[in-house]
Amino acid sequence: WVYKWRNPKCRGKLPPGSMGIPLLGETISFFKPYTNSDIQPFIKERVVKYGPIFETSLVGIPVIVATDPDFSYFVLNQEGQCFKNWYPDTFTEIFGKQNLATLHGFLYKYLKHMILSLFGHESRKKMLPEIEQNVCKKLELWSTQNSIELKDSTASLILDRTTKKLMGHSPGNSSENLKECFAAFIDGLISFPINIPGTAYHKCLKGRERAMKMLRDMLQERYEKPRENPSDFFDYVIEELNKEGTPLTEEIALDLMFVLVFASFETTSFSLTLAIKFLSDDPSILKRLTEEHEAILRNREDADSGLTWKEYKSMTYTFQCINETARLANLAPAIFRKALVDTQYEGYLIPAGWTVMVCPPAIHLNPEIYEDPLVFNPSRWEGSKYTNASKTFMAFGGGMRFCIGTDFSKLQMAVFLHSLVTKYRWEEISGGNVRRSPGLQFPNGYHVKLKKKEV
Ligand code: HEM
Repeated sequence: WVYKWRNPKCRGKLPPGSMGIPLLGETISFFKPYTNSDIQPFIKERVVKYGPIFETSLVGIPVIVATDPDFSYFVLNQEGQCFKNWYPDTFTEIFGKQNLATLHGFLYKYLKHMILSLFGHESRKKMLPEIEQNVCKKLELWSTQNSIELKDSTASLILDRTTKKLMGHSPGNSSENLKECFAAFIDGLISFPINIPGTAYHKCLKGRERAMKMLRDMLQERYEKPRENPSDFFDYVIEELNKEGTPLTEEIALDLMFVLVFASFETTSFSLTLAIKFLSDDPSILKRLTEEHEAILRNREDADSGLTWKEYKSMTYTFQCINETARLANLAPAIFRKALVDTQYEGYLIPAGWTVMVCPPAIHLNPEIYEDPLVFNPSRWEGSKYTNASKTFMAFGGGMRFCIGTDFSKLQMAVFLHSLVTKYRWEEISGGNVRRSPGLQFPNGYHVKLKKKEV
């Protein structure tokens, strides 16, 4: 049995590697925390030992790990052909059995269309003034406090915006309650899946239960009290549910809401916090970024008028900073796919049914691709055409499943940075150190004191 575990049956040559010990495989080493932004030691050691494509076993599942840009790109771009989007059962437990990631075909396209109507180009354009007003208000408030914890504070700010978009109101207390349900979510999402009290995974599941109850109650309330002028996602969902022959069900809509709330506030707040940490660490980069934003104000007729879409689009250096942050943040330490058919790649066989784990950090932090990969250097993106998805940049995924929220997240980050660097300076108080297991965390938060700039 042990021999069979270690030498899985295969109609060709499997990539080298080790399946670890029976049942557990190499799970424990995979989840071992580390405290820097380099490639995860688990991956780094195995790439040295076996090469860029290797086999392993995680949580009882045989996995082929992809750390090479060509193979990773190939896998992400074969959606529905050789590979399909797939996540472990633990993900499905957390995000719901009918969440977007587990859906395929017609229903997937239908939901994607729904999301694009929420966060697409026209919608983002309309949201810009509101996002700016919200950010200004919050920054003003934070500057009156002795210190703020950036990750939490930016998460609340973003959650308010998303809940407004989805549920139509600035929910105040309910937004705070919803945030609590998602607390420590990234922690539990890619964690050892043991569902007993005290574990990160258990907290994650409890959070989901509470969040889903809140969302369900809110949807029910809207059913009972429909609004005269439908304008938010709940109205849209109810309209769709009432259509004859609709593929949408209440459960699918709620799972979708849950994914969107999670995806929008956890990811962007982590990125923003890390970006501000990088700016604090390198005053020359902060200076160049500030100059870009001060020039926007100088070139305006009325310095107090709000940001325009054209101004937003002109923030070249800001976008370079955002991309560089995404490269180093590696918020998605792994992207999972399942092989649909036996697939040959460079002499190896990827057996049908096996999981392929694409590791974007291994590409983003490869010194052969990015010189001095651990250095925050936004200028490396100067003139780069491939800033969303390419063989060497997959912070937002790639292929058909490319992140739908990328531009929404970039908009929120750019507007935040604009208001921050033009009106405020900040002092670090404490924290800012990272921990990864392998999802990013700030174990001690990142506390700063904001001060208004003198004019
Ligand atoms: C820094 C911010 C973000 C990062 C790094 C990020 C990263 C990613 C990645 C890597 C994927 C691909 C997953 C896969 O291929 O399996 C993805 C998919 C997705 N993201 Fe994001 N994301 C971010 C922000 C957002 C936001 C703000 C939203 C929502 C408004 C969002 C919604 C989604 C959705 C719905 C998918 C699934 C797409 C599909 O299956 O077709 N993301 N994201």
